[in-house]
Amino acid sequence: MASDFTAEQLSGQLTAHILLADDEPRLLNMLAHLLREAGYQVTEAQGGKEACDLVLKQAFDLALLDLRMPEIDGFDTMAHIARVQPDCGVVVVSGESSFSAVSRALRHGALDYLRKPYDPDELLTTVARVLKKRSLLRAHEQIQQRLEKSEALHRYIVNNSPDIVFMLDADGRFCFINRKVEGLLGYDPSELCGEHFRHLIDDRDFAWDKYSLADPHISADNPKTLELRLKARGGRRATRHFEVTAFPIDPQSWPHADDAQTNLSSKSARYYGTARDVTERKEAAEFINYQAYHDLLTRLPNRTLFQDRLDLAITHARRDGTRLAVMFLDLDRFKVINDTLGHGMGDRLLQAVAHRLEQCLRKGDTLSRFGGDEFTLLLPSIHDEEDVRGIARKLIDAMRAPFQLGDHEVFVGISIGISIYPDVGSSIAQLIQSADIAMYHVKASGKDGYRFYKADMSIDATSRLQMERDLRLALKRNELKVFYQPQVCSKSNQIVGFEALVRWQHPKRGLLYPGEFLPLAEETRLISQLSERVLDQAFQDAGRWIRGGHPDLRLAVNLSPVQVEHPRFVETLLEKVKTHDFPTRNLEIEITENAIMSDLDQISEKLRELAATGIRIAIDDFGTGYSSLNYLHKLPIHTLKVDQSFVKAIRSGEDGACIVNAIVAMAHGLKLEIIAEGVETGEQLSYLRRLGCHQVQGFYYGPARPPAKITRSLGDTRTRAEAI
Ligand SMILES: Nc1nc2c(ncn2[C@@H]2O[C@@H]3COP(=O)(O)O[C@H]4[C@@H](O)[C@H](n5cnc6c(=O)[nH]c(N)nc65)O[C@@H]4COP(=O)(O)O[C@H]3[C@H]2O)c(=O)[nH]1
Repeated sequence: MASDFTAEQLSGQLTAHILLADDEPRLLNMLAHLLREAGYQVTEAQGGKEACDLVLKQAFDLALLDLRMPEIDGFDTMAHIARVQPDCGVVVVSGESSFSAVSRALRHGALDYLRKPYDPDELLTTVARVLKKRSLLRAHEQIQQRLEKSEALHRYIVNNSPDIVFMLDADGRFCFINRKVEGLLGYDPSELCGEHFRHLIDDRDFAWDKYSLADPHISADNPKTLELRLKARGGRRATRHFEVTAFPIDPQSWPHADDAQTNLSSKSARYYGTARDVTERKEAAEFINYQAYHDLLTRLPNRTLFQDRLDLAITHARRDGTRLAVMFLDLDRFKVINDTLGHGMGDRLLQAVAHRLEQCLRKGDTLSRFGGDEFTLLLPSIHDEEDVRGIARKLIDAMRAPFQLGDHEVFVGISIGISIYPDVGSSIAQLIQSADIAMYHVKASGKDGYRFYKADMSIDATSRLQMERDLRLALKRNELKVFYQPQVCSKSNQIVGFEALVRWQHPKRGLLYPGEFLPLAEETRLISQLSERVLDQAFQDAGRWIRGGHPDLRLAVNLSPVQVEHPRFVETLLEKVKTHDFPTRNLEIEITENAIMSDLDQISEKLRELAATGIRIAIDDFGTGYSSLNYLHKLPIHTLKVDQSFVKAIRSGEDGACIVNAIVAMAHGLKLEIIAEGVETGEQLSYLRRLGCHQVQGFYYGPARPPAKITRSLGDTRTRAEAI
């Protein structure tokens, strides 16, 4: 800065322009001469008045004033100069030597006072000294101004930086931090000065020491950059992510390090750094990453993340010699709910299911949404199958209670297939596929249960596809047959009706039972076509028998939940009844408890409509589903069908028998008819008879047979059960 001023300017003597004011022309001339001789530029004023006029027109560095002048005296002239040219210094040259005059002159701003008659040398020395002092003062002021400007500029740049800018001392304490920290994190810079940088770091990233700046390789050219979460003040804002760059300050470029004049805080600065807010970028990246590995609807890991975790779990299990389980879970009847209540409800159901399943799991288990209504579950480090069984049961139980979706109360079951590492294999694909196959076996055997994969479970994905193709062909080629199983009154041994049961006469695999193809038909929506065929056939066959001399013969048909929940279920069924001119009073439809409970209000409405036409309604597999007995009062039910598992228990033990007792007692109490299914032995028959359950169905009286056989036996006009 000093180099901006010339030696001349600093000395300020030779080029200086001096104003002389005195009312004595002789003294004025002498003084002017003296100063001109010394090299100064001089302007003379004959008195105060002229001097005042001159300072209005020209700039002077110094004025030498007499005090006693007519019109305007030296004091007033001094005051005028101070107003008009504050930079012009004043020296008084006066014959007045009283103390009061001198002190008054100095108080009014005179830089010096020379008494007349003056010594020429003394005058010249005084003028030179005063001019030099003024010149130095002016230079200092200019430097000060420039410094202030420069400081303001740097302060502006630092405080308006989009980043937090800071300086740390050797211990990592803030000695400077810009205002940006207020906008981004809510701290006033002054409250952070003296605080350790760690004070700002989120607990999760609390390893500043690990990122110590002591590394000798860090410098301004090679700064250290880390991503850290910084805490906002008082937790009023969320933690934000920052890219923090810092490096040690080079003492060469920061001379204040040893400067005692510098204020204490910046003096101790050893590190310089910036913190750039990268929250938005980070969150966007995290979201993209999250999306790649999660299902956004349920927030569960997706297939990719599941496979990754399984891969890792297999590696651990292999190394530690432990076992792990993979479960494949598929919701029963999800598609029906999704189709009838809409996708919005379907989505809500999936979220609720995911939530309930998660409640059953431990930390370390991975539940993922594999797609649609399929979930997979990884259970690492299991001891034995019993562990896994326990969890499977827990999951199944968790689904038992209804899900409230708006005004609808719906029920879903869950089918679980399980594979164990290393028993079924050691690859991700093998484990998932085996669990999937086991799950299909659960579905095929009536849903809502679990099974472990066994090597003889042959169905694989390709055969499932094949099966679907075959089923479509079967419908075209009329390969679906209806067989009839008699329902007998054990008191009279009379056949009271037949239950229509579908069979598939497969061209290669022979006669297939419903358990082998109905689940697939339900999932592929082929169930509607299949049911139409069965109904057409059954109405034809049974209609013939009824018209052929058995007017009271009852036809029981099974209806899938998919059919019942269809919005046009009632119309479709009644249209079919009409087309075949089938007497409604001879028709009994069998539906399961679970189908009813899926949407109690809607289903009861539909059943009421059907019951009003004379159609009878039976609850199939009674006692195995959601046994909320409340619904029995609400629905127009005619018959309860005791599930065969309870009938079987009559032989094997007490518990099942107790349930049969209870169901029969309840049916009597509610004045409902009751039929026991799966009666195979005389012992079961007698037991049921004793209980007062007289209608039975089962192998004891014969399995389901093709219609020709039934026609033949009915043709005998005898309808006694022994004949079938
Ligand atoms: N162990 C044993 N089993 C006996 C005995 N008596 C009868 N069964 C079998 O028990 C099942 C009774 O039918 P369900 O409980 O309605 O259970 C039926 C029913 O829910 C369903 N189903 C059958 N046909 C149709 C149909 O046309 N439409 C629909 N939606 N479902 C059907 O498939 C299920 C299985 O049918 P099926 O395999 O024909 O099996 C039939 C029948 O063959 C016995 O004494 N012992």
